Amino acid sequence: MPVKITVEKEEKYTRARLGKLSTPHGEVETPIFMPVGTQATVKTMTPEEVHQTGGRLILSNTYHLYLRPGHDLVREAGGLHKFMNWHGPILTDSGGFQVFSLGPLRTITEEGVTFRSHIDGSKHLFTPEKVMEIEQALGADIAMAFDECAPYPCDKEYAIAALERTTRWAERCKKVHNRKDQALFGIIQGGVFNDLRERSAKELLAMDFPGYGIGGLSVGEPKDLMYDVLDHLIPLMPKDKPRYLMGVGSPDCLIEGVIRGVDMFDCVLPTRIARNGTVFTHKGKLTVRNAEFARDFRPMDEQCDCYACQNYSRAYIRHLIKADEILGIRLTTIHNLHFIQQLMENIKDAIRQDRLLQYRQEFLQHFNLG
Ligand SMILES: Nc1ccc2nc(N)nc(O)c2c1
Ligand SMILES: [Zn+2]
Repeated sequence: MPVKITVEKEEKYTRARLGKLSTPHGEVETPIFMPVGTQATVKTMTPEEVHQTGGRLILSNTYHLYLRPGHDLVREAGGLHKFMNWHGPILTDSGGFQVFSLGPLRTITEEGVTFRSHIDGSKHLFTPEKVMEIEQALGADIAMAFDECAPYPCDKEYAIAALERTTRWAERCKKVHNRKDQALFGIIQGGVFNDLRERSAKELLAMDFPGYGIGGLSVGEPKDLMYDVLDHLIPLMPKDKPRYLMGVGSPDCLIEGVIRGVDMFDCVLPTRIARNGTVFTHKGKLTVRNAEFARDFRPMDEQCDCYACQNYSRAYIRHLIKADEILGIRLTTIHNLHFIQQLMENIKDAIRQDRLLQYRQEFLQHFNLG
């Protein structure tokens, strides 16, 4: 079994749990937040900096790496770990979401998805078999199955068709996946319809994957709707397998997801807003590039012990960003990754002390969601 979770403690008043996820590239604690490294790099960070900020398991994208530099090249380089010099665990998403978010540039048939490259407009076909070939060449510890992510909103018929195709494609992935040091995770779909979620879960649980992604969420639906889907879905999922809520999320969604029993998360938000000059602080978001910080010589977050907050002021980081100096967005990225990983550490502590609901209250009290 290349990947398995050991639940160490269940929180007394919620569905939250502390676990250890063992993989061929080491063991990590859960709940865990995965920094996104779409093109084999967590943007602006060296692997050492990703580790320093608390990153332990990172995500890369099949769609992007297939288009550039190509999975054959990465295989020749010795696989993704060697290519990007990251020696901890890696998870690759299957492209299910990426090709669907290409919108009109793609067509879906039973065989697979035909799409045009966002780089040069060239035409490509992703089938479950092709995606498995790519993910096995990249060599991540966890490979996600090729699924169809229904958009939000969508009518029930569309969600049913996408769920049924996702199940058939999961079967096809499983049939050709034979890399023994890589775990294939199924992805549960079903939109925001709890009866469809139950059906998708049942069909995929019957295939006995070592872990499961919860797809089709964080696609624009109201947060309360996402939480409602989780409230109904998670009790149907096995306790001894990892639950991975894909594409989530912001600090409040991470806390709410852990409370509902989620083990794994990934989201571009912390690194993406950092490149835009916006950082998370204990009081909420702060856009350090704004003029109000021109002569503000305090750290971005006065309660933060990250490298950026210990050594640089808002004024200096604003100056760098305004001058288009790369160090500026490196410092905001270091801070945001550290902030999110520190949040995960605090969540784990709260689970250990059976006080996760109190922690949610404390955190949301000063973290204004605005
Ligand atoms: N919100 C998301 C993010 C990533 C996804 N990846 C796959 N393969 N499928 C989904 O439904 C996703 C949803
Ligand atoms: Zn900081």
